[in-house]
Amino acid sequence: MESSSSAAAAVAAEREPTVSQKEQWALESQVFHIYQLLYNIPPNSQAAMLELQRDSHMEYLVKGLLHLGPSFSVLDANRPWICYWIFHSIALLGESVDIALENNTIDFLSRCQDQHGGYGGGPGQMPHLATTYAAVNTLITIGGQNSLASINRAKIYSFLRRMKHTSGGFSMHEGGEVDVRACYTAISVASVLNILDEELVQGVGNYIVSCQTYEGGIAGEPGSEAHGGYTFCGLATMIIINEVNRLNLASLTDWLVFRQGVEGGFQGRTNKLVDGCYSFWQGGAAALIQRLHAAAAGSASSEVSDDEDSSDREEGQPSDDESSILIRRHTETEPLFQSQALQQYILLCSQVEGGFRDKPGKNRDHYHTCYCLSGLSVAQYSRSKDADSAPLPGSLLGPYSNLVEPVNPLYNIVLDQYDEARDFFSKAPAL
Ligand SMILES: CC(C)=CCC/C(C)=C/CC/C(C)=C/COP(=O)(O)OP(=O)(O)O
Ligand SMILES: [Zn+2]
Repeated sequence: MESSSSAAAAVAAEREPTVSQKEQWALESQVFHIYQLLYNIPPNSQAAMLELQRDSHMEYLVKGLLHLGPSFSVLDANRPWICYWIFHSIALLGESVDIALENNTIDFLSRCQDQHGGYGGGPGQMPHLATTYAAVNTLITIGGQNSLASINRAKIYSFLRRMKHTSGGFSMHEGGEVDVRACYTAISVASVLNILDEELVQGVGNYIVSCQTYEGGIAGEPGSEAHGGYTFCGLATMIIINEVNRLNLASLTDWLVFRQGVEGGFQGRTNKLVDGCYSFWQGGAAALIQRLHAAAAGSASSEVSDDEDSSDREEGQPSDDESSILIRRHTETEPLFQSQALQQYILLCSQVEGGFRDKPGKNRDHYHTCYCLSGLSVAQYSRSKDADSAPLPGSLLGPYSNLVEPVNPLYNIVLDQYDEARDFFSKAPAL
Protein backbone atom coordinates (compact mmCIF):
# COMPACT_ATOMS: atom_id res chain seq x y z
CA MET A 1 0.00 0.00 0.00
CA GLU A 2 1.21 3.47 -0.82
CA SER A 3 2.15 5.65 2.18
CA SER A 4 0.31 8.93 2.57
CA SER A 5 3.55 10.90 2.07
CA SER A 6 4.35 9.17 -1.23
CA ALA A 7 0.71 9.67 -2.32
CA ALA A 8 1.09 13.37 -1.50
CA ALA A 9 4.36 13.44 -3.45
CA ALA A 10 2.59 11.80 -6.41
CA VAL A 11 -0.18 14.40 -6.28
CA ALA A 12 2.39 17.19 -6.01
CA ALA A 13 4.30 15.76 -8.96
CA GLU A 14 1.08 15.66 -10.96
CA ARG A 15 0.53 19.31 -10.15
CA GLU A 16 4.11 20.21 -10.96
CA PRO A 17 3.97 22.17 -14.22
CA THR A 18 5.56 20.48 -17.19
CA VAL A 19 8.52 22.05 -18.96
CA SER A 20 6.30 23.14 -21.83
CA GLN A 21 3.77 24.71 -19.41
CA LYS A 22 6.59 26.64 -17.76
CA GLU A 23 7.85 27.78 -21.15
CA GLN A 24 4.31 28.85 -22.05
CA TRP A 25 3.95 30.87 -18.82
CA ALA A 26 7.32 32.47 -19.30
CA LEU A 27 6.30 33.48 -22.81
CA GLU A 28 2.96 34.84 -21.60
CA SER A 29 4.52 36.95 -18.89
CA GLN A 30 7.12 38.24 -21.35
CA VAL A 31 4.40 39.17 -23.83
CA PHE A 32 2.37 40.86 -21.11
CA HIS A 33 5.43 42.79 -20.01
CA ILE A 34 5.84 44.07 -23.58
CA TYR A 35 2.18 45.22 -23.57
CA GLN A 36 2.66 47.00 -20.25
CA LEU A 37 5.61 48.93 -21.60
CA LEU A 38 4.03 49.68 -24.96
CA TYR A 39 0.56 50.61 -23.84
CA ASN A 40 1.08 51.94 -20.32
CA ILE A 41 -0.92 49.20 -18.68
CA PRO A 42 -0.93 49.56 -14.87
CA PRO A 43 0.75 46.72 -12.93
CA ASN A 44 -1.43 43.90 -11.55
CA SER A 45 -4.21 44.57 -14.02
CA GLN A 46 -3.64 41.48 -16.16
CA ALA A 47 -6.43 39.33 -14.69
CA ALA A 48 -9.15 41.95 -14.99
CA MET A 49 -8.09 42.91 -18.50
CA LEU A 50 -8.19 39.32 -19.66
CA GLU A 51 -11.95 39.23 -19.21
CA LEU A 52 -14.23 39.34 -22.22
CA GLN A 53 -16.45 42.35 -21.58
CA ARG A 54 -19.64 40.64 -22.77
CA ASP A 55 -22.20 43.21 -21.59
CA SER A 56 -20.45 46.21 -23.06
CA HIS A 57 -19.94 44.35 -26.37
CA MET A 58 -23.64 43.48 -26.55
CA GLU A 59 -24.57 47.08 -25.82
CA TYR A 60 -22.30 48.32 -28.61
CA LEU A 61 -23.60 45.72 -31.09
CA VAL A 62 -27.31 46.27 -30.45
CA LYS A 63 -26.78 50.04 -30.63
CA GLY A 64 -25.17 49.48 -34.03
CA LEU A 65 -28.29 47.74 -35.30
CA LEU A 66 -30.60 50.40 -33.90
CA HIS A 67 -28.44 53.05 -35.54
CA LEU A 68 -29.41 51.63 -38.94
CA GLY A 69 -32.93 52.91 -38.17
CA PRO A 70 -36.28 51.13 -38.40
CA SER A 71 -35.97 50.73 -42.17
CA PHE A 72 -32.17 50.71 -42.28
CA SER A 73 -32.46 54.02 -44.07
CA VAL A 74 -28.90 55.32 -43.62
CA LEU A 75 -27.16 55.77 -46.97
CA ASP A 76 -24.41 53.24 -47.06
CA ALA A 77 -23.42 50.60 -49.61
CA ASN A 78 -22.17 48.31 -46.84
CA ARG A 79 -25.36 47.62 -44.93
CA PRO A 80 -25.48 43.81 -45.45
CA TRP A 81 -21.90 43.74 -44.14
CA ILE A 82 -22.85 45.76 -41.07
CA CYS A 83 -25.68 43.25 -40.50
CA TYR A 84 -23.28 40.30 -40.79
CA TRP A 85 -20.58 41.81 -38.57
CA ILE A 86 -23.14 42.59 -35.86
CA PHE A 87 -25.30 39.45 -36.03
CA HIS A 88 -22.28 37.17 -36.26
CA SER A 89 -20.62 38.89 -33.27
CA ILE A 90 -23.82 38.49 -31.25
CA ALA A 91 -24.04 34.80 -32.23
CA LEU A 92 -20.40 34.29 -31.22
CA LEU A 93 -21.26 35.71 -27.81
CA GLY A 94 -24.06 33.12 -27.63
CA GLU A 95 -26.69 35.85 -27.50
CA SER A 96 -29.63 36.87 -29.65
CA VAL A 97 -31.65 40.04 -30.21
CA ASP A 98 -35.26 41.04 -30.10
CA ILE A 99 -37.43 39.26 -32.70
CA ALA A 100 -38.50 42.66 -34.10
CA LEU A 101 -34.87 43.50 -34.88
CA GLU A 102 -34.43 40.13 -36.58
CA ASN A 103 -37.58 40.62 -38.66
CA ASN A 104 -36.48 44.13 -39.62
CA THR A 105 -33.18 42.71 -40.84
CA ILE A 106 -34.83 39.92 -42.85
CA ASP A 107 -37.16 42.48 -44.42
CA PHE A 108 -34.30 44.89 -45.17
CA LEU A 109 -32.14 42.20 -46.78
CA SER A 110 -35.10 41.03 -48.89
CA ARG A 111 -35.28 44.57 -50.23
CA CYS A 112 -31.55 44.40 -51.11
CA GLN A 113 -32.17 41.27 -53.19
CA ASP A 114 -31.95 42.12 -56.89
CA GLN A 115 -34.81 41.00 -59.12
CA HIS A 116 -32.30 39.06 -61.24
CA GLY A 117 -30.47 37.60 -58.26
CA GLY A 118 -27.83 38.51 -55.68
CA TYR A 119 -27.82 41.18 -52.99
CA GLY A 120 -26.69 44.81 -53.31
CA GLY A 121 -25.40 47.15 -50.60
CA GLY A 122 -28.91 48.58 -50.14
CA PRO A 123 -32.30 48.46 -51.86
CA GLY A 124 -31.99 49.20 -55.60
CA GLN A 125 -28.18 48.91 -55.59
CA MET A 126 -26.30 46.74 -58.05
CA PRO A 127 -25.88 43.15 -56.83
CA HIS A 128 -22.36 42.43 -55.61
CA LEU A 129 -20.66 39.20 -54.52
CA ALA A 130 -19.36 40.61 -51.24
CA THR A 131 -22.76 41.91 -50.10
CA THR A 132 -24.38 38.68 -51.33
CA TYR A 133 -22.00 36.69 -49.07
CA ALA A 134 -22.70 39.07 -46.17
CA ALA A 135 -26.50 38.92 -46.65
CA VAL A 136 -26.58 35.12 -46.94
CA ASN A 137 -24.36 34.66 -43.87
CA THR A 138 -26.55 37.11 -41.90
CA LEU A 139 -29.77 35.29 -42.82
CA ILE A 140 -28.20 31.95 -41.87
CA THR A 141 -27.01 33.45 -38.59
CA ILE A 142 -30.51 34.73 -37.80
CA GLY A 143 -31.82 31.30 -38.79
CA GLY A 144 -35.38 29.96 -38.81
CA GLN A 145 -37.79 29.26 -41.67
CA ASN A 146 -38.61 32.91 -42.54
CA SER A 147 -35.01 33.95 -42.71
CA LEU A 148 -33.68 30.97 -44.66
CA ALA A 149 -36.66 30.82 -47.03
CA SER A 150 -36.22 34.51 -47.90
CA ILE A 151 -33.10 33.62 -49.94
CA ASN A 152 -33.90 33.08 -53.62
CA ARG A 153 -31.43 30.29 -54.42
CA ALA A 154 -32.38 29.97 -58.09
CA LYS A 155 -31.79 33.67 -58.73
CA ILE A 156 -28.54 33.66 -56.75
CA TYR A 157 -27.38 30.75 -58.90
CA SER A 158 -28.11 32.75 -62.05
CA PHE A 159 -26.26 35.77 -60.58
CA LEU A 160 -23.23 33.59 -59.77
CA ARG A 161 -23.21 32.19 -63.31
CA ARG A 162 -23.28 35.74 -64.70
CA MET A 163 -20.32 36.68 -62.49
CA LYS A 164 -18.25 33.74 -63.76
CA HIS A 165 -15.20 35.03 -65.63
CA THR A 166 -13.29 33.49 -68.53
CA SER A 167 -10.17 33.25 -66.31
CA GLY A 168 -12.01 30.69 -64.18
CA GLY A 169 -12.47 33.22 -61.38
CA PHE A 170 -15.43 35.51 -60.68
CA SER A 171 -16.06 39.26 -60.99
CA MET A 172 -17.19 41.01 -57.80
CA HIS A 173 -20.05 42.60 -59.77
CA GLU A 174 -20.98 43.20 -63.39
CA GLY A 175 -17.84 44.64 -65.00
CA GLY A 176 -16.08 44.50 -61.62
CA GLU A 177 -12.68 43.26 -60.47
CA VAL A 178 -11.76 39.58 -60.67
CA ASP A 179 -9.93 38.35 -57.56
CA VAL A 180 -9.63 35.62 -54.93
CA ARG A 181 -12.21 37.36 -52.72
CA ALA A 182 -14.74 37.02 -55.54
CA CYS A 183 -13.91 33.31 -55.90
CA TYR A 184 -14.41 32.77 -52.17
CA THR A 185 -17.64 34.72 -51.81
CA ALA A 186 -19.17 33.01 -54.88
CA ILE A 187 -18.09 29.48 -53.91
CA SER A 188 -18.93 29.94 -50.22
CA VAL A 189 -22.46 31.16 -51.01
CA ALA A 190 -23.05 28.40 -53.59
CA SER A 191 -21.77 25.74 -51.21
CA VAL A 192 -23.76 26.83 -48.17
CA LEU A 193 -26.94 27.15 -50.26
CA ASN A 194 -26.35 23.72 -51.85
CA ILE A 195 -26.25 25.09 -55.40
CA LEU A 196 -22.58 24.42 -56.17
CA ASP A 197 -22.03 22.62 -59.48
CA GLU A 198 -19.29 21.87 -62.03
CA GLU A 199 -20.01 25.02 -64.05
CA LEU A 200 -19.32 27.25 -61.05
CA VAL A 201 -16.26 25.28 -59.97
CA GLN A 202 -14.69 25.03 -63.44
CA GLY A 203 -11.35 26.89 -63.54
CA VAL A 204 -11.53 28.26 -59.96
CA GLY A 205 -8.71 25.98 -58.77
CA ASN A 206 -6.44 27.08 -61.63
CA TYR A 207 -7.13 30.71 -60.84
CA ILE A 208 -6.31 30.33 -57.12
CA VAL A 209 -3.19 28.25 -57.77
CA SER A 210 -1.99 31.08 -60.02
CA CYS A 211 -2.32 33.49 -57.05
CA GLN A 212 -0.06 31.54 -54.64
CA THR A 213 3.17 33.53 -54.42
CA TYR A 214 6.85 32.68 -53.93
CA GLU A 215 6.37 33.48 -50.21
CA GLY A 216 3.76 30.73 -49.83
CA GLY A 217 0.71 32.87 -49.05
CA ILE A 218 -2.02 33.74 -51.54
CA ALA A 219 -2.42 37.12 -53.24
CA GLY A 220 -5.61 38.80 -54.41
CA GLU A 221 -4.64 38.46 -58.07
CA PRO A 222 -1.83 36.76 -60.00
CA GLY A 223 1.42 38.71 -59.50
CA SER A 224 0.35 40.58 -56.34
CA GLU A 225 1.61 40.26 -52.78
CA ALA A 226 0.56 37.39 -50.48
CA HIS A 227 -1.96 38.64 -47.91
CA GLY A 228 -3.83 37.08 -44.98
CA GLY A 229 -7.29 38.08 -46.20
CA TYR A 230 -6.77 36.50 -49.59
CA THR A 231 -4.92 33.51 -48.15
CA PHE A 232 -7.95 32.66 -46.04
CA CYS A 233 -10.25 33.15 -49.05
CA GLY A 234 -8.09 31.05 -51.38
CA LEU A 235 -7.50 28.24 -48.92
CA ALA A 236 -11.16 27.96 -47.86
CA THR A 237 -12.26 27.98 -51.50
CA MET A 238 -9.81 25.23 -52.43
CA ILE A 239 -11.08 23.10 -49.54
CA ILE A 240 -14.73 23.63 -50.49
CA ILE A 241 -14.07 22.62 -54.10
CA ASN A 242 -11.92 19.66 -52.98
CA GLU A 243 -8.78 20.88 -54.74
CA VAL A 244 -6.73 21.96 -51.74
CA ASN A 245 -3.89 19.56 -52.50
CA ARG A 246 -3.10 21.54 -55.63
CA LEU A 247 -1.73 24.33 -53.39
CA ASN A 248 1.78 24.15 -52.01
CA LEU A 249 0.56 23.63 -48.43
CA ALA A 250 4.05 23.35 -46.95
CA SER A 251 5.08 26.81 -48.13
CA LEU A 252 1.65 28.23 -47.29
CA THR A 253 2.03 26.91 -43.73
CA ASP A 254 5.55 28.32 -43.43
CA TRP A 255 4.39 31.72 -44.57
CA LEU A 256 1.37 31.66 -42.25
CA VAL A 257 3.13 30.69 -39.02
CA PHE A 258 5.66 33.49 -39.44
CA ARG A 259 2.87 36.07 -39.63
CA GLN A 260 2.25 35.88 -35.84
CA GLY A 261 4.16 38.68 -34.17
CA VAL A 262 5.77 38.97 -30.72
CA GLU A 263 2.70 40.94 -29.66
CA GLY A 264 0.67 37.72 -30.11
CA GLY A 265 -1.49 39.07 -32.94
CA PHE A 266 -1.10 38.37 -36.64
CA GLN A 267 0.08 40.68 -39.40
CA GLY A 268 -1.58 40.48 -42.83
CA ARG A 269 1.66 40.50 -44.82
CA THR A 270 5.40 40.53 -44.40
CA ASN A 271 6.88 43.56 -42.59
CA LYS A 272 3.49 45.10 -41.73
CA LEU A 273 2.01 45.75 -38.28
CA VAL A 274 -0.18 43.22 -36.50
CA ASP A 275 -3.92 43.92 -36.57
CA GLY A 276 -6.81 42.30 -34.65
CA CYS A 277 -8.81 41.38 -37.77
CA TYR A 278 -6.06 38.98 -38.93
CA SER A 279 -6.80 36.96 -35.80
CA PHE A 280 -9.46 35.40 -37.99
CA TRP A 281 -8.03 35.70 -41.51
CA GLN A 282 -4.71 34.12 -40.47
CA GLY A 283 -5.97 32.23 -37.40
CA GLY A 284 -8.87 30.79 -39.43
CA ALA A 285 -6.48 29.71 -42.19
CA ALA A 286 -4.27 28.04 -39.56
CA ALA A 287 -7.32 26.22 -38.15
CA LEU A 288 -8.16 24.95 -41.64
CA ILE A 289 -4.62 23.65 -42.20
CA GLN A 290 -4.62 22.00 -38.80
CA ARG A 291 -7.82 20.17 -39.73
CA LEU A 292 -6.36 19.16 -43.08
CA HIS A 293 -3.57 17.44 -41.15
CA ALA A 294 -6.10 15.66 -38.97
CA ALA A 295 -8.07 14.51 -42.01
CA ALA A 296 -4.88 13.40 -43.80
CA ALA A 297 -3.88 11.39 -40.75
CA GLY A 298 -7.04 9.45 -41.41
CA SER A 299 -8.50 10.16 -38.01
CA ALA A 300 -11.89 10.76 -39.53
CA SER A 301 -12.03 8.02 -42.14
CA SER A 302 -14.58 5.97 -40.21
CA GLU A 303 -16.78 9.02 -39.70
CA VAL A 304 -16.93 9.56 -43.46
CA SER A 305 -18.16 6.11 -44.30
CA ASP A 306 -20.66 6.12 -41.43
CA ASP A 307 -22.13 9.57 -41.62
CA GLU A 308 -21.79 10.88 -45.10
CA ASP A 309 -24.07 9.64 -47.83
CA SER A 310 -23.06 11.01 -51.18
CA SER A 311 -25.37 8.78 -53.24
CA ASP A 312 -28.15 11.40 -53.50
CA ARG A 313 -25.80 14.13 -54.70
CA GLU A 314 -26.55 15.95 -57.93
CA GLU A 315 -24.46 14.58 -60.74
CA GLY A 316 -21.37 16.71 -61.31
CA GLN A 317 -21.62 18.39 -57.92
CA PRO A 318 -18.40 18.09 -55.94
CA SER A 319 -18.47 15.93 -52.86
CA ASP A 320 -18.60 17.85 -49.62
CA ASP A 321 -17.14 14.92 -47.71
CA GLU A 322 -13.73 16.45 -47.39
CA SER A 323 -14.94 19.75 -46.00
CA SER A 324 -17.36 18.04 -43.61
CA ILE A 325 -14.59 15.93 -42.14
CA LEU A 326 -12.48 18.98 -41.74
CA ILE A 327 -15.08 20.80 -39.79
CA ARG A 328 -16.20 17.94 -37.61
CA ARG A 329 -12.88 16.52 -36.59
CA HIS A 330 -9.99 18.60 -35.34
CA THR A 331 -6.64 17.30 -34.35
CA GLU A 332 -5.13 16.27 -31.09
CA THR A 333 -1.86 17.94 -31.93
CA GLU A 334 -0.84 21.43 -30.86
CA PRO A 335 -2.21 24.37 -32.86
CA LEU A 336 -0.07 25.85 -35.62
CA PHE A 337 0.05 29.18 -33.83
CA GLN A 338 0.46 30.44 -30.26
CA SER A 339 -3.17 30.31 -29.31
CA GLN A 340 -2.80 31.83 -25.82
CA ALA A 341 -0.71 34.69 -27.18
CA LEU A 342 -3.35 35.40 -29.83
CA GLN A 343 -6.08 35.45 -27.16
CA GLN A 344 -3.92 37.85 -25.16
CA TYR A 345 -3.55 40.21 -28.08
CA ILE A 346 -7.29 40.16 -28.76
CA LEU A 347 -8.31 40.69 -25.12
CA LEU A 348 -5.57 43.08 -24.02
CA CYS A 349 -4.84 45.11 -27.14
CA SER A 350 -7.90 44.92 -29.39
CA GLN A 351 -10.67 44.85 -26.80
CA VAL A 352 -12.13 48.18 -25.68
CA GLU A 353 -15.12 49.04 -23.51
CA GLY A 354 -17.73 47.85 -26.04
CA GLY A 355 -16.19 46.45 -29.23
CA PHE A 356 -12.76 45.65 -30.66
CA ARG A 357 -10.18 47.52 -32.73
CA ASP A 358 -7.25 46.90 -35.04
CA LYS A 359 -4.66 47.94 -32.42
CA PRO A 360 -4.22 50.44 -29.54
CA GLY A 361 -4.57 53.98 -30.84
CA LYS A 362 -7.28 53.02 -33.36
CA ASN A 363 -11.03 53.27 -32.88
CA ARG A 364 -13.34 50.31 -32.47
CA ASP A 365 -15.58 49.28 -35.37
CA HIS A 366 -17.99 46.49 -36.23
CA TYR A 367 -15.62 44.87 -38.75
CA HIS A 368 -12.85 44.46 -36.16
CA THR A 369 -15.36 43.42 -33.50
CA CYS A 370 -16.59 40.62 -35.78
CA TYR A 371 -13.16 39.35 -36.81
CA CYS A 372 -11.54 39.67 -33.36
CA LEU A 373 -14.36 37.62 -31.85
CA SER A 374 -14.12 35.13 -34.74
CA GLY A 375 -10.36 34.86 -34.14
CA LEU A 376 -10.96 34.43 -30.42
CA SER A 377 -13.26 31.50 -31.20
CA VAL A 378 -10.73 29.87 -33.51
CA ALA A 379 -8.00 30.29 -30.87
CA GLN A 380 -10.12 28.99 -27.99
CA TYR A 381 -11.13 25.83 -29.89
CA SER A 382 -7.75 25.27 -31.54
CA ARG A 383 -7.00 22.37 -29.20
CA SER A 384 -10.47 20.79 -29.06
CA LYS A 385 -10.84 17.26 -30.29
CA ASP A 386 -14.13 17.79 -32.12
CA ALA A 387 -15.74 20.82 -33.68
CA ASP A 388 -18.20 21.48 -30.88
CA SER A 389 -16.50 19.87 -27.89
CA ALA A 390 -15.30 22.16 -25.11
CA PRO A 391 -11.72 23.41 -25.38
CA LEU A 392 -9.12 21.30 -23.59
CA PRO A 393 -8.10 22.61 -20.16
CA GLY A 394 -5.49 25.28 -20.49
CA SER A 395 -6.46 26.37 -23.98
CA LEU A 396 -8.94 29.02 -22.83
CA LEU A 397 -7.29 32.20 -21.64
CA GLY A 398 -9.04 34.02 -18.79
CA PRO A 399 -12.21 32.98 -16.96
CA TYR A 400 -14.62 30.36 -18.33
CA SER A 401 -17.09 33.16 -19.12
CA ASN A 402 -14.67 34.19 -21.91
CA LEU A 403 -15.68 31.13 -23.92
CA VAL A 404 -17.43 32.08 -27.17
CA GLU A 405 -19.25 29.83 -29.65
CA PRO A 406 -17.39 27.61 -32.13
CA VAL A 407 -17.58 28.50 -35.84
CA ASN A 408 -17.42 26.60 -39.08
CA PRO A 409 -14.21 28.31 -40.25
CA LEU A 410 -14.87 27.63 -43.94
CA TYR A 411 -17.80 30.07 -43.94
CA ASN A 412 -17.27 31.86 -40.61
CA ILE A 413 -20.74 31.01 -39.41
CA VAL A 414 -21.44 29.82 -35.84
CA LEU A 415 -21.61 26.02 -35.96
CA ASP A 416 -25.21 25.56 -34.73
CA GLN A 417 -26.54 28.03 -37.26
CA TYR A 418 -24.44 26.46 -40.01
CA ASP A 419 -25.84 23.03 -39.13
CA GLU A 420 -29.41 24.34 -39.29
CA ALA A 421 -28.78 25.90 -42.72
CA ARG A 422 -27.07 22.80 -44.04
CA ASP A 423 -30.05 20.70 -43.03
CA PHE A 424 -32.53 23.24 -44.46
CA PHE A 425 -30.82 23.61 -47.83
CA SER A 426 -30.10 19.91 -48.20
CA LYS A 427 -33.89 19.42 -48.32
CA ALA A 428 -34.45 22.30 -50.76
CA PRO A 429 -35.51 21.32 -54.29
CA ALA A 430 -32.78 20.89 -56.91
CA LEU A 431 -32.56 23.88 -59.26
C1 LIG B 1 -14.77 37.51 -47.39
C2 LIG B 1 -13.98 38.69 -47.79
C3 LIG B 1 -14.64 39.72 -48.58
C4 LIG B 1 -12.70 38.75 -47.42
C5 LIG B 1 -11.81 39.90 -47.58
C6 LIG B 1 -10.44 39.49 -47.20
C7 LIG B 1 -9.54 40.64 -46.85
C8 LIG B 1 -9.58 41.19 -45.45
C9 LIG B 1 -8.68 41.12 -47.71
C10 LIG B 1 -7.73 42.16 -47.31
C11 LIG B 1 -7.54 43.17 -48.37
C12 LIG B 1 -6.25 43.97 -48.21
C13 LIG B 1 -5.23 43.87 -49.27
C14 LIG B 1 -6.06 44.72 -47.16
C15 LIG B 1 -4.78 45.47 -46.97
O1 LIG B 1 -5.08 46.53 -46.29
P1 LIG B 1 -3.96 47.42 -45.61
O2 LIG B 1 -2.83 47.69 -46.55
O3 LIG B 1 -4.68 48.58 -45.03
O4 LIG B 1 -3.53 46.49 -44.40
P2 LIG B 1 -2.15 45.77 -44.02
O5 LIG B 1 -1.16 46.82 -43.76
O6 LIG B 1 -2.51 45.02 -42.78
O7 LIG B 1 -1.79 44.85 -45.16
ZN1 LIG C 1 -7.87 45.17 -39.57
